[in-house]
Amino acid sequence: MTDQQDSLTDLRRAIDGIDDEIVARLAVRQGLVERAGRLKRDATAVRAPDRVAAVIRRVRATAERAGADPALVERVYRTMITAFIGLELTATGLRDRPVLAPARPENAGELLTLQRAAYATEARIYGDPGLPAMVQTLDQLAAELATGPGFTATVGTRIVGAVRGRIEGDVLHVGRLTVAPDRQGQGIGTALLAEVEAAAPPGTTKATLFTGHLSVANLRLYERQGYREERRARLTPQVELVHLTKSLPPG
Ligand SMILES: C=C(O[C@@H]1C=C(C(=O)O)C=C[C@H]1O)C(=O)O
Repeated sequence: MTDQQDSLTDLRRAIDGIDDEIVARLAVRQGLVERAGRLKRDATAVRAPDRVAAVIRRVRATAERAGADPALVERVYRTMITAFIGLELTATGLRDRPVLAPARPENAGELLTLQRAAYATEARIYGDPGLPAMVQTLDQLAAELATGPGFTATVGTRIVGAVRGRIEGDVLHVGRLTVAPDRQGQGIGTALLAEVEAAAPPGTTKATLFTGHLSVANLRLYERQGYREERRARLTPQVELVHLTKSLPPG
């Protein structure tokens, strides 16, 4: 018993020594990861799944040569890299910064949910739960997605904003600019609008969009982005649509 305890003590002392070495090397690794983070612009770049896969392949091969269990080494590394990614996301402030990307057909369901949530505010303003965006079906939304440039703003795995565009001749029709209620007022709508405008093909001379006359936050955003009222049209006795346009730079 005493013998066993003594040898366990010795083994643990040896393990402690190795841990000191590992932690010292982790400190150096942390410095390098933080420097890598400063070179990145969004959360996707921080996560760099291709690089993670390459690191895992490399350390598995290294483990094989060193006589360590590759599966164990992979588990340790995946846990460690997840922790480093967390550190990098916090250090860079990129954790909550939305990532803009082209909308994909498989986003349709989540976009419909987002749209219903975002337009609920509008429905309340106008006292009308039957606004077109509130009663649109999944099929209609999916069809609309296929007709022009659309973008999503994503934080982690959650879509927090979206916009859809449709090109008709030299005009970009911007529609369904939506931001999740808890993420409104953070510049996401502005970023999405700029993204869809930039995606218009060369030769597109103007962008046009509309909103209800009581949607002052929307009107303010559009005016700040250079849109000017062109005309108004009555939609229902309660709602007047304000159509706004903006010239797009040639290119
Ligand atoms: C350090 C980087 O950032 C992240 C952290 C990694 C790591 O800890 O090895 C690998 C890829 C990224 O997920 C990198 O991109 O190289």
